[in-house]
Amino acid sequence: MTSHHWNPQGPSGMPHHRYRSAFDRVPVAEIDREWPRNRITQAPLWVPVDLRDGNQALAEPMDPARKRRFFELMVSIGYKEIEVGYPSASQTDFDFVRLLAESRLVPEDVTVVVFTPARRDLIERTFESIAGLDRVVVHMYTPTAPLWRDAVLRAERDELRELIRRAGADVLRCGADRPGIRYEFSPEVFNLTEPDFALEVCNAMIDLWDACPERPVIINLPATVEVATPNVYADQIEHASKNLDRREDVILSVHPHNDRGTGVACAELAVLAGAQRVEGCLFGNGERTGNVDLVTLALNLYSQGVDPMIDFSDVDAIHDTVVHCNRIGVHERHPYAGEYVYTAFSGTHQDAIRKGFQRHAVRAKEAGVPESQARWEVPYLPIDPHDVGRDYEAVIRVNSQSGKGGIAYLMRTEHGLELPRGLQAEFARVVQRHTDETGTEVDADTLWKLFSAAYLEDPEPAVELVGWSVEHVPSGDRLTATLRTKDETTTHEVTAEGAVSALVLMLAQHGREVEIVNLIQQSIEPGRSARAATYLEYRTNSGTAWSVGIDVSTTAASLRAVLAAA
Ligand SMILES: CC(=O)SCCNC(=O)CCNC(=O)[C@H](O)C(C)(C)COP(=O)(O)OP(=O)(O)OC[C@H]1O[C@@H](n2cnc3c(N)ncnc32)[C@H](O)[C@@H]1OP(=O)(O)O
Ligand SMILES: CC(C)C(=O)C(=O)O
Ligand SMILES: [Mg+2]
Repeated sequence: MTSHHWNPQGPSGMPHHRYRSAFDRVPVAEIDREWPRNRITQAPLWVPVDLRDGNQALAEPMDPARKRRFFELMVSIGYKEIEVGYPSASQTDFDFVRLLAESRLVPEDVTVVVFTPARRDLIERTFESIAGLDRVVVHMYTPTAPLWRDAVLRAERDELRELIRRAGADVLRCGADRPGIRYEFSPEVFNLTEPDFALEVCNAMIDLWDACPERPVIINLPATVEVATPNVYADQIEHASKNLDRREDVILSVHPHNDRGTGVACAELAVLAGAQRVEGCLFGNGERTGNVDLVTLALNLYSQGVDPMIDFSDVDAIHDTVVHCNRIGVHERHPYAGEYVYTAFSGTHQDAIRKGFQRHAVRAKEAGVPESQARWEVPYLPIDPHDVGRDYEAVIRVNSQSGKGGIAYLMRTEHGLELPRGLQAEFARVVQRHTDETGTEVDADTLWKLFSAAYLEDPEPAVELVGWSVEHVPSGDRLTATLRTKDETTTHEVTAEGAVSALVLMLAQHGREVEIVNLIQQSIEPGRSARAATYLEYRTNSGTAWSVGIDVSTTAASLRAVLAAA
């Protein structure tokens, strides 16, 4: 790339010459690609591999109780094909498959998948584990990419072709007379395998296992290690989809990992390119940077109006179970499920979200549908947090980046107060001072403390209203009030056009002038102890300021606001 005056970046000094482009590592077949024009209109078959690929990547693999809990979770939210382990790898994996076989944990419409390398003893052990299970996919894999052939298997193509054929035949022999068993083959690191060789070994399995409508064969094409931009994987998948034999009787599956952080993109583009089945893990656990995240994939579809066919309506419960089983956390920014993903701290975002909620409520009313059913269009929130069981209350949080909108939102949702616009701006300055000083987030309680200190009656007031009554008389309202100051307690009677004006006159007689500019009364929603709030804007030497009164009655709230101003 030529350098430009607007781009002053220089060489990093890192030894980038040690690496090669994916295009120099694997031939990518030329295709007349169709995937960029396609759309995803239905969910693929999701196959969680947490209990195998996810589990093999854990420092502490799941114990039987964790495996069981994870399995039950996956069944309960709607997965129908679940990879449950690598039974020849460990006694724990073997025993878990036996538990499934000997219990009623596998519903009639769920198929379990067991994973095996292409070695006779391990294949036989795998079949031993599934005795008694009615619906099973036996998933066999071998490395096929040149580096793996060379470094790991030390086998040429011919040798490997023969190894695969022999192992495929072993699988077939062990599965004979078991009509509920289907077969899956994975050429490991498909994305770094020469396309002609990948097709050759896959087609050999399709033929050997006799793919047919009653017993389709699953061909799973893993991006075991991501090495290229997702469009390259999509091309590879489309090429395979168009060149696999008996395509109608093949279920084309993908298994992206996430080494470049583009596992989700790889899976989505692969589905555009013809993949019908996606293997991955919940929240993206798995080897190194993980397997593709099935939660993000499903909810990405949901956000486009496509039913993910998996129930994520309580994403926090799913999150908690997965974190418990894996003993690995989920990042605060993780799409759809992280702690912060439905939260805005920044002022303009909060303002937009608050207005968006209001607009949503109005539109739902106009359409005559509940808000939970109305079309979702709220700025900055791709989906309604409520749909995945998250609270609106957590949507807006306040720190030094926040503006009046977010603060007003919290005052309404947490404390029931609809602050007038002028008061919002003034209170935001109070909060800003606090957040600038402390550098911390302000929770609802602190917000209330700041608000009370700034606007409600002083707990040790100079003038206190210890008792009052109002009587309506022909010339207005007669206020009888007992006022207490530091020095004396006196009772007065003043008639004016209203109780508020009467109290203002009374205070003036005590040398405390309050000039009211604006007075706004608000009834507070049911369920709160106080039912009325009065917001009072009054004149000061330097402009205007606000005070607030809150009480069970409107008159009491207004009198309190006047006293707070005084
Ligand atoms: C991309 C993936 O995720 S693949 C799945 C990886 N998962 C795991 O490895 C977890 C479970 N694995 C295990 O517990 C063990 O590796 C076992 C039980 C399967 C095998 O253990 P061991 O017999 O001790 O073999 P080990 O793990 O040391 O080495 C692997 C051997 O299998 C060979 N091999 C690797 N993959 C395959 C395969 N798909 N099919 C046949 N042989 C294979 C290797 O070349 C190596 O052979 P060598 O010993 O002749 O050099
Ligand atoms: C599907 C298997 C072989 C796998 O986990 C991978 O290649 O990543
Ligand atoms: Mg994998």
